[in-house]
Amino acid sequence: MRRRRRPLVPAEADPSRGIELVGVRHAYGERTVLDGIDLRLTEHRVGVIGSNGSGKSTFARLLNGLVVPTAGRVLVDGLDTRDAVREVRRRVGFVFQDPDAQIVHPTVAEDVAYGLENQQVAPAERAERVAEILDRYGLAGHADHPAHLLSGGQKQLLAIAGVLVMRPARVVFDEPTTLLDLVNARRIARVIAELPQAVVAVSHDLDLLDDFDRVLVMDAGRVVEDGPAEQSVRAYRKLMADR
Ligand SMILES: Nc1ncnc2c1ncn2[C@@H]1O[C@H](COP(=O)(O)OP(=O)(O)OP(=O)(O)O)[C@@H](O)[C@H]1O
Repeated sequence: MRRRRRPLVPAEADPSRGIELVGVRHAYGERTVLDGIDLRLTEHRVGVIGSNGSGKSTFARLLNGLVVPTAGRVLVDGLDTRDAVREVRRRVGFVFQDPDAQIVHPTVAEDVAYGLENQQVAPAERAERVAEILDRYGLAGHADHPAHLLSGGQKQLLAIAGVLVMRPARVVFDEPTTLLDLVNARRIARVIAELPQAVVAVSHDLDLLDDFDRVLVMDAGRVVEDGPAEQSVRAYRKLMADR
């Protein structure tokens, strides 16, 4: 009898499942940096805090398949990041801490258009979507300028625009305000607060996470607190004070 193969992608993804991490462990070589992670993320805004090296970036990267777990599974709307990475990346945008890591094209407009070209969006629609998003983030007047000449705050907005133009249902931010001054950090915080998309944000900037629905505290590769922002920030401060 022929054995049925497990389908690579379920016939239909189920957004109500959110992002699930099931028995996740991750190691770089011999070194385990995340272990025992079992979570389901369905809230609109989830924050992740923790000390340097506790595994936050690795955790964030698991959520859109930039990193595939050494053991266990990460499922986005039921899609396994191991099997369905293209589909997962369409659903989960990722904004890096350093926008220079994300900005690859000479001009602002070309940079934002890049993802849409990859998705083979027709030129007329592409132009419309790029113009609309540049306008939304105050970058319309810079469309033909070299991206590398933008200020740090504008570069972060450009990186966010480049992700949002692809209309992902969820966006992961890895320390989106770390490199910014206070004014720009607040501006990015407002942008994140107003997003209709589900957000997961890793941050050392506790103000950014103030009104998040759920905040995870990571320590030595494990989630040691998981609750409303106020409770988790209190637990994190205590953890750090005891060191
Ligand atoms: N590509 C890699 N190869 C080897 N080790 C890595 C790699 N990326 C991260 N690590 C190590 O894994 C551990 C967790 O790193 P990670 O960047 O996930 O932590 P983090 O909590 O985001 O830290 P930070 O707050 O300093 O950004 C660290 O000890 C780090 O040195």
